Amino acid sequence: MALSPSFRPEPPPLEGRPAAGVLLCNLGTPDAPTRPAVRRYLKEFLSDPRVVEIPRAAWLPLLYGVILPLRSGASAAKYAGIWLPEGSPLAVWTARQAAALQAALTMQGHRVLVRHAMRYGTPSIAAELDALKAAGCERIVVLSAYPQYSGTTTASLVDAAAAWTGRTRAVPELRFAMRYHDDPGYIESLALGIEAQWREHGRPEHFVMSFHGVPERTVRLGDPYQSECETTGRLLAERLGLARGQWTLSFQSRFGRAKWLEPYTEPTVRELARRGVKRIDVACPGFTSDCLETLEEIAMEVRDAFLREGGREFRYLPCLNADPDWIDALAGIAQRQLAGWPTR
Ligand SMILES: C=CC1=C(C)c2cc3[nH]c(cc4nc(cc5[nH]c(cc1n2)c(C)c5CCC(=O)O)C(CCC(=O)O)=C4C)c(C)c3C=C
Ligand SMILES: [Fe+2]
Ligand SMILES: [Fe+2]
Repeated sequence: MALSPSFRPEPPPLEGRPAAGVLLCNLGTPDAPTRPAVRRYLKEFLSDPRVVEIPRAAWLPLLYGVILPLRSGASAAKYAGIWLPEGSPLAVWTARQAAALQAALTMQGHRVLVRHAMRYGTPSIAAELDALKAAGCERIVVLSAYPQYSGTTTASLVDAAAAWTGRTRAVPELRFAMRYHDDPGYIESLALGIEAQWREHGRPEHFVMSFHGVPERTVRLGDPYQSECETTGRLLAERLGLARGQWTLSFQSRFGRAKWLEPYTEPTVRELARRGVKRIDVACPGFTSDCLETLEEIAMEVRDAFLREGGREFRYLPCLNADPDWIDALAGIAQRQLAGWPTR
């Protein structure tokens, strides 16, 4: 995996007090690809009532008695297969995005301090809000790493920030950048990355866009997530000039026995192979950083499923990561929230 984005000049270091802070917030990931580290991570993640909407009395015995004992070791083995020398891909990319965003906003003349945080694990949202405040930020933009809003992810970031304000005396002015599923810069940076791959390797017979799933019930109860994924998918397909029969949108990473959003990614690619499609490309536009769900589930498990069913060529197209076009788009998304604040 190429870790270095193309060269950009270093901005001058921020002098004096920052006029505002930007906190790029992602999901979180274990600190190590080991059973105890994954258990700690899963325990925090799966104890969040935003993530698992089952009454606590029924869920917690299942979590502690079955899920954590069984899943921690199995997931640790999967993490071990994608771990980078610098750490978990999600952590590495999120840190690089924050550093690149700092450079982009500074080059554009904003006196802002950019840091990153994780909803679960480290660095925590509370610790990073404390750090921004300690650096003198009286205004902070909390920037979600999820382009599509879901109560299970985005709202949980807001909860974590609200828990911090609940124990903070002098609360800074806060703004949230929390939905940008149709942002033109986001769609364009996705399209440019995919077109670069197609210039090098040719176009596939069929293009699959796989988004992380959520329980169907979540959407029935009013979560706009599915509709936002569908809008992203349609805008990206249009931008790529794909006709309706040339692409499919699907949902991955189902957890537990309940019905999640359909179609599921793995059966979708198996069905494509059974129908005689020999080459597919799969991208995961809802994940802004590569992580376990893209590098292991899609690029390994789903790939194997397609090839086993008779497919010949499977190409996983990497996430936006620290791509310079994406960093520019992210800077635009942050700037919309900074607007009106004296940051220059
Ligand atoms: C239990 C229910 C889960 C819901 C609901 C859910 C929603 C959701 N998740 C992401 C993004 C990511 N999820 C990742 C890993 C992951 N997700 C779940 C479960 C739910 N996710 C689990 C148990 C795990 C851990 C891995 C495993 O044991 O399978 C990741 C990758 C993290 C990493 O360390 O690399 C991401 C990113 C979204 C966007 C979303 C709803 C929209
Ligand atoms: Fe997830
Ligand atoms: Fe998964």
